[in-house]
Amino acid sequence: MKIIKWHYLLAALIIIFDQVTKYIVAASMRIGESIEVVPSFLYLTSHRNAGAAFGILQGQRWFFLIITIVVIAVVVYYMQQYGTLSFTFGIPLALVLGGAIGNFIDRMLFGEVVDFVDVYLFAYNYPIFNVADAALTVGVVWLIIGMFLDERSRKKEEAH
Ligand SMILES: CCC[C@@H]1OC(=O)[C@@H](C)C[C@H](C)CCCCC(=O)CCC[C@@H](CC)/C=C/C=C(\COC)CC[C@@H](O)[C@@H](O)C[C@H](O)CNC1=O
Repeated sequence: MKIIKWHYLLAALIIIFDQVTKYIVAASMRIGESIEVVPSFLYLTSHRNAGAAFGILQGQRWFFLIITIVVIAVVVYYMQQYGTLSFTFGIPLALVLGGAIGNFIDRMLFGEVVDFVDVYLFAYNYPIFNVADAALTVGVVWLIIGMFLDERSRKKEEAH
């Protein structure tokens, strides 16, 4: 199987894992209900967010759907371009693709996103998020670091 297919398989696995976890939380927990996993650090709290990160722009469903379609189109374009070149570069692209589609499905179906990962970083209660958010964030950070390191190694080559 060409490596590009592995990237789409990874994105599909993220979408499935995201949707299954959201379904279990939505089906078995009341909104606001919280289950302690690690005392004063990690809780599973059933939450809904009709906005984007940190609850910004509540209710802007169509705006988010359009932005997400643009995000998906850009990521698929780069996956087709670079995903075949370097397997490692294709992985964060697949993480972003899977995460974007995961939240897109929720917004299409319900106009809001199911969140449940409730983490307390020291005293700060970080916004409740989900598998799709985690994949998006890891993918975005990975791409930023990857491009930075790539740029630096290119400069080193030019220097010699
Ligand atoms: C992860 C991006 C947010 C995600 O974007 C998406 O869906 C994309 C595909 C579509 C958006 C409409 C467009 C991106 C807006 C960019 C943005 O927002 C700046 C983000 C920076 C980022 C650092 C890279 C912070 C991260 C924060 C959080 C995640 O920490 C792990 C907290 C998540 C909780 O507020 C949770 O309630 C959010 C809810 O689940 C809905 N999720 C979204 O809108």
